[in-house]
Amino acid sequence: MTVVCFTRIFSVLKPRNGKFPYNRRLLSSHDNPFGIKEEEKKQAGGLNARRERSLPKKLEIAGVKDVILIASGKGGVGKSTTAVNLALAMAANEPMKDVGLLDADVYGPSLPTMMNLHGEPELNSKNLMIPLMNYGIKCMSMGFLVDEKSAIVWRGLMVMSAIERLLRQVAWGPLDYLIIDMPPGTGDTQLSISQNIPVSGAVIVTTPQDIALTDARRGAEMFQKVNTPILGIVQNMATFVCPKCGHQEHIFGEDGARNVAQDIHTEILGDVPLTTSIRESCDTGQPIVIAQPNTPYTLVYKDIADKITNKLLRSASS
Ligand SMILES: Nc1ncnc2c1ncn2[C@@H]1O[C@H](COP(=O)(O)OP(=O)(O)OP(=O)(O)O)[C@@H](O)[C@H]1O
Repeated sequence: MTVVCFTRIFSVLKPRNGKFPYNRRLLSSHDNPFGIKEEEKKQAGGLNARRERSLPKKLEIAGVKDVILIASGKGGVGKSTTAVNLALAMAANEPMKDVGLLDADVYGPSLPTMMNLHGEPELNSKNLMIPLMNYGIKCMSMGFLVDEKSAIVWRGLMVMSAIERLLRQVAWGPLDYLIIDMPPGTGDTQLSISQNIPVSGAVIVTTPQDIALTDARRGAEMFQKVNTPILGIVQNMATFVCPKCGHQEHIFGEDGARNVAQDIHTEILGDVPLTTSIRESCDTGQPIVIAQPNTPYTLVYKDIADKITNKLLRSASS
């Protein structure tokens, strides 16, 4: 496996003919698709120092009305699956909306596979990357910029700088909602996103398992500390539905997420069952909201999407 690291720093990339002057298939273990320079590392260090003194000023993303974070304390609980299906459901619900999806999981981008999008973004006349688009959703991911099979070995500051560019050097607008699929945990990336851009709200994804719930609670506390409104909790893999007989089993436990929701004064936005069709549809790049628009599973996502949009409308009018 190729390893992308930062021992060699590229100069800032200058687009030629509207394309980046590199072939991502040829990226080697020393590549740096954003050309992040040593000075920028220092700037990012300065940013941290500024953060220690006071919170940085939040800068809007041009053309984006609402930014929604899809977060989880623990990895592998279905955050990306939820983000992708919610983006599609929010775009499809009436009245139809313009939705973008940013995969902020720099180390393990899954959006290219789930949205069946591959290739390099082109640049517009302002040298902004044009998001790739499928199923009506504008998408951006590190997976479009580096070889998907490469492991990225970056320090935290490099990751933050890359995410800043995925937010600001992309022609996102006009968008009603930009949904950010966050990396798991409560680290620098989560903090820097919630402190650097105006976020309308965060959705916490968890499974009903104790260990996931503990991490979900930690994630929620972090958002509360940085004054990011929590829109609610999505309980993923809430029940296992037997594909043969339809019997439902609470294999990860039952009421844990409800207790967490109560403790942090939020609500459960919906319970998404554990089913083969949700997994298979994402693996094949046709998320269930697209592949099976009328199944009860899709309706769960649409219902959650409705709750989120209504909450945002209410908070905008209050
Ligand atoms: N409700 C579900 N039913 C069946 N499979 C699911 C469901 N939700 C997620 N999965 C599967 O679980 C695996 C992990 O999901 P996903 O990649 O969305 O999690 P994640 O929290 O984003 O992971 P990571 O932290 O690694 O980014 C995937 O194979 C996905 O297809």
